Amino acid sequence: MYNVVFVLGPPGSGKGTICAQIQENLGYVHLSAGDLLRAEREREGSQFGALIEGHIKNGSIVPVEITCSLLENAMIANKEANGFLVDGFPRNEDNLSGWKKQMGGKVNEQFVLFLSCPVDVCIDRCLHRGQGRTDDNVESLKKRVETYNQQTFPIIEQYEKHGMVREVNSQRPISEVYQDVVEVFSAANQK
Ligand SMILES: Nc1ncnc2c1ncn2[C@@H]1O[C@H](COP(=O)(O)OP(=O)(O)O)[C@@H](O)[C@H]1O
Ligand SMILES: O=c1ccn([C@@H]2O[C@H](COP(=O)(O)OP(=O)(O)O)[C@@H](O)[C@H]2O)c(=O)[nH]1
Ligand SMILES: [Mg+2]
Repeated sequence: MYNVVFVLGPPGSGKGTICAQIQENLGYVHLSAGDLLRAEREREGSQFGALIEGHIKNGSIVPVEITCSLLENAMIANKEANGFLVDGFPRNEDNLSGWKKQMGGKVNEQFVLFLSCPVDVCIDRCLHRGQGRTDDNVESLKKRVETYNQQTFPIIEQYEKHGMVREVNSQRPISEVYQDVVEVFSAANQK
C-alpha cells in the first residue's frame, strides 16, 4: 500500500513550493500532476502532447486515464518512499472516480492538505512565477480559477465530509505556512 497525501488549493496557492520542502525533509516523494503532464507533453513519441497542451492552455482537465497512469508509473518507480505527495490531483469528478477505479485497492489515503489563499493573491503569484508556463497569463488564469471553483473545490468538500481535509492558510510567508504543514504531517503520522 502506498501512503498518499493529496495537496490541493487554487493555482498559485503554493502547492509545489510546500511539497518541495516536505519532500526534502520528510521523505515523501513529490508528484505534481501538472509537472507529469508537462513532461508527457514534451516526451518524444507521446500521442497525448497536443491534447495535454490544449487542456493546459484552456485551464480544463486532462482525461483521468492519462494523468492517473503517469501518477501510478511514478509511484512504481519510487517504491521505497515513505509516501507520496500527489500535488494538484484529483481536480474533478472524472479524476476522482478514475483514481478510485485504478488505485483504490493500492493506496492508503492519509489526508488532503488544502492550501487556502484568496484568488486575487493566487493570480498575482502565478503572473510573477517566472517559469514561462503557457498558462500563466490572464486569459488562461481566468479559466483555471473558474475550473477550480466549479470542479476542484467540490472535490475538497467531498473529502471534508469524510473528515480528511487539513486546511492551512497559505496567504502568509512560506516559512509560516510550512511550519503549520509540518504539524499536520506530524499529527497524521503519530496515529
Ligand atoms: N506563501 C507564499 N508567499 C508568497 N509567494 C509564494 C508563497 N508560496 C508560493 N509562492 C510563490 O507563488 C508562486 C506559485 O507557487 P507554486 O508553489 O508554484 O503554487 P501552485 O503549485 O499551487 O500553483 C511561485 O512563484 C512561488 O514562489
Ligand atoms: O490532475 C491534473 C493536474 C493538472 N492538469 C492540467 O495542468 C494544468 C496545470 O496544473 P498545475 O497543477 O501544474 O497548476 P498549478 O495549480 O500548480 O498552478 C491545469 O490547469 C490542468 O489543465 C490536469 O489536467 N490534471
Ligand atoms: Mg504547481
